[in-house]
Amino acid sequence: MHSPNGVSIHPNVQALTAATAGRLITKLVDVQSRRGVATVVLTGGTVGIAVLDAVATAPARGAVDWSRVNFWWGDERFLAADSRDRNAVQADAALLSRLPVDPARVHPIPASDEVDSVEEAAAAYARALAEAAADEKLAPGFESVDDRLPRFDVLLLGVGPDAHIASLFPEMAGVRSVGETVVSVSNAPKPPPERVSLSMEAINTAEEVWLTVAGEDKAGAVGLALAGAGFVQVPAAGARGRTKTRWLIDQSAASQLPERLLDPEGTGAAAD
Ligand SMILES: O=C(O)[C@H](O)[C@@H](O)[C@H](O)[C@H](O)COP(=O)(O)O
Repeated sequence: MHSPNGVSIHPNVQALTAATAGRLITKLVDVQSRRGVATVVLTGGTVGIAVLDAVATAPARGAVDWSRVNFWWGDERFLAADSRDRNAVQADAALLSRLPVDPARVHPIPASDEVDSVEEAAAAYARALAEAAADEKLAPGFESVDDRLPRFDVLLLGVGPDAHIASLFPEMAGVRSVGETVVSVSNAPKPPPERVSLSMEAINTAEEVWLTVAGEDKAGAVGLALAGAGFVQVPAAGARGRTKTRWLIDQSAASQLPERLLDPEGTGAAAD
């Protein structure tokens, strides 16, 4: 399935997070009106969490039936369940604790005080995904993309200055993994070193992948990813939604975009 890039450039990070929150609310309403339940995959990182905070305070948030949204994570830092550095703890503070979500639909990745090892956390998360996928298959008319994964309507990603996404870092084993839905990471260059991540293959089963990026230090990564670099060196280049890949970036992260993306006559122009 083809997956055109849409690049939207916002003047600053506040405008970026507000616009992304608005888009996410609209998307969830749209999916719920067609299918009843919507599924979103959350990311950690400053921009990802700022988007969640903007969703929780957006005037339109009440348009979503939050009790019918499934929440998964693209990656997690392998830390104690109450660590403030956990993506799930930050998402809870920014969004989940502020909206009437159904706790049974919230699927955090196991914490370091819940399982014995990061490998076990990855295996348990893969099992939870596969169980959700099996349940979903019972619904009439449901079409599965991958038997081991539920349908992801929107998968959010941040991008590091080294172009990592989720916990898939350049040149490391995780980004090269084949045939797995979830990978464990034990020597991540971004702390903490132990992490759990969806694999690239799993990320790319999402209907829509949205990469939210702000800041001058990310400009090189964004430029390389959109110029079509190889995903082992530039993991952000490998993330693709089945129907849409949206780059939602601020002006400073856009400063090294390939020229054709800035040209309104060009092939990939800054269109939606
Ligand atoms: O757990 C994490 O650290 C992430 O999920 C990671 O992939 C993050 O999204 C990027 O590093 C961007 O983070 P910033 O927006 O903070 O730069």
